Amino acid sequence: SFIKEFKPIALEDTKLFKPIKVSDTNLSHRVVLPPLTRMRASFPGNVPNEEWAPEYYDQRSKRPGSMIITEGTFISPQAAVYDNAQGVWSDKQIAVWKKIFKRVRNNKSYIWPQLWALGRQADAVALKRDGLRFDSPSGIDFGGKYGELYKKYGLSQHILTKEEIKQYVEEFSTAAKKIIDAGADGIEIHAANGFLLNPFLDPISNKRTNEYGGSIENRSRFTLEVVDAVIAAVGHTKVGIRFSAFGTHGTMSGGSEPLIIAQYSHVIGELEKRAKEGNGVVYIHLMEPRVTNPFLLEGEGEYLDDTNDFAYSIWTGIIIRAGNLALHPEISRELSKDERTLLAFVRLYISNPDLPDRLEKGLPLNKYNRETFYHMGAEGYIEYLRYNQAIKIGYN
Ligand SMILES: COC(=O)/C=C(\C#N)c1ccccc1
Repeated sequence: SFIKEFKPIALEDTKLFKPIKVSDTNLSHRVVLPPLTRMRASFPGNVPNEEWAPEYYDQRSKRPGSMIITEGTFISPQAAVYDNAQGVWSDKQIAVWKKIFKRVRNNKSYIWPQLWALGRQADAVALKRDGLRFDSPSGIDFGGKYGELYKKYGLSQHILTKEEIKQYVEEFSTAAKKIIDAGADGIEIHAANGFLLNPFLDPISNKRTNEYGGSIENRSRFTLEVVDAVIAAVGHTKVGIRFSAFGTHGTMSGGSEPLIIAQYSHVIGELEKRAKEGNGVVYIHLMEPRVTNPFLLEGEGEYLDDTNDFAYSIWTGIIIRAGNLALHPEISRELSKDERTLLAFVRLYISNPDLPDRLEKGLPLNKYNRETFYHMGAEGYIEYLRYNQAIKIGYN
């Protein structure tokens, strides 16, 4: 059914529906499908779901010139400590990715896999079962539901050595090369939401005193080494990166850390330096402060004391902004006034495969069901209806 209490506003007159060139891709609109985990990959093997994933991405890239960023995709077995999220290191995985890319390319749309490594957020059961490392910058105890589970399984964090950090850098660049060679239009480095790179950026979790911690520059090093290695592997025109400066998911500081804007300004400044030398990433992708944790319900735990505006005075390239926007068309209207801003919509793109058309025309939106966000089934993944299909079966 449609969301009753939401009154859509047509955004067709905004820049959101003006074409824009993003690196080698020609987008016909600026509504982006951002990375979101769906937990439909098969285990063991972390293989993308051959039956449903190609259909899922085909449905959401039907409008020619759309930009799709995929579900988080693991760079290696050590990075992949969620059973049902997909990876990109094996031939079996690549074979399914090629099927996905083919469907998106047939729609004349573009697809950017998001490269992911879990670090501190690895699943306790899988860590224990597979004897994988529980990787972190400094082994700082952190509470929350994860903290209790790790204690229960007697898991203690492993403080990454310089060699292991270099290994991760290598895995990011190898994964990027593989997935680009398989036909992706680009890749997004995941440096957000409390996963591997994020705890290195954040003073709350990074207490190292060697070159990877102890200062704003040193906390940025791991992330920038990954950026440089991936650019060296696939070229700067195929690389984006995602940050959640104000996010608290994974027990990150969020806006309560006075240094957080300085920290991200430094990293983004370093990216701008590379761009000025003709070797910069294509875009930076920022989670809006209002969504501090992707698991919270709309409006819950909102952080409204800061904005991502700081990034605009540092980074002169494309900026993608994501975070509870579809139900706030007035905010989307405002943000889309900027020449180089793309807007990403997560939950409503899950339940509205034709979301760009709906936002453009101000059409009612299909409700989503949270219960099937991360569950192994076609339901909640490829069974949501396009507008005309919904009307035909009597949605109102
Ligand atoms: C893929 O990028 C993410 O940030 C994924 C998650 C977050 N936050 C996520 C979603 C569902 C289950 C576990 C992690």
